[in-house]
Amino acid sequence: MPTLSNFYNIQDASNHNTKDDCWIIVDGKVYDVTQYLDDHPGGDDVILAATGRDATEDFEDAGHSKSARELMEQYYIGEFDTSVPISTKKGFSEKFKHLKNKQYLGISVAVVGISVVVGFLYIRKK
Ligand code: HEM
Repeated sequence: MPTLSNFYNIQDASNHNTKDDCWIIVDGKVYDVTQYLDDHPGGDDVILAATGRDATEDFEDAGHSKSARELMEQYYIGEFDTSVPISTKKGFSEKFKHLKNKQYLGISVAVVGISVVVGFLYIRKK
C-alpha cells in the first residue's frame, strides 16, 4: 500500500541546523539526526557542517557501511522537495549578473568617450 510522505524543501531543512535540532538531506531524503549526533562515530561536527544543504556527496565520501545505512532509516522524516531552488547559489549569480551589467555600461561609456576624442582630434588635424 502506498504511504504518504512529508516533503521538506531546502528552507525547511535550513531551519534545523543546530546541535539541538539537526536535519540532514541525503539522497533525496530528509533525516532528523538530533538524537544521533552524540553517537555518530564520525563525530557531530561533520554532520553539523553538512546541514542546510544536500549532504549526499559528503555521506558517500565517508564510505558508510551497510549497517550505517540501515541505522539511518530510523531517523528518516520525509522526502526532499527540490522544487524550491537552493537560494544561495541563485543569489550569488544574480549579484554577479548585476555586476556584469555595470561592467558592460562602463565599457560602453569608455568606447563612446574614446570615439569622441579620436573624432575630435581627426577634425582638428584637417
Ligand atoms: C543518519 C545519518 C548517519 C548515520 C546513521 C551515520 C552512521 C555512521 C556510522 C555507523 C559510521 C561508522 C562507520 C560505518 O559503519 O560506516 C559513520 C562514520 C562516519 N560518518 Fe556517518 N552517519 C550518518 C551521517 C553522516 C553524514 C551526513 C556525514 C558527513 C557529512 C557523515 C560522516 C561520517 C564520517 C566522516 C565517518 C568516518 C569516521 C571514520 O572512519 O573515522 N556521516 N557514520
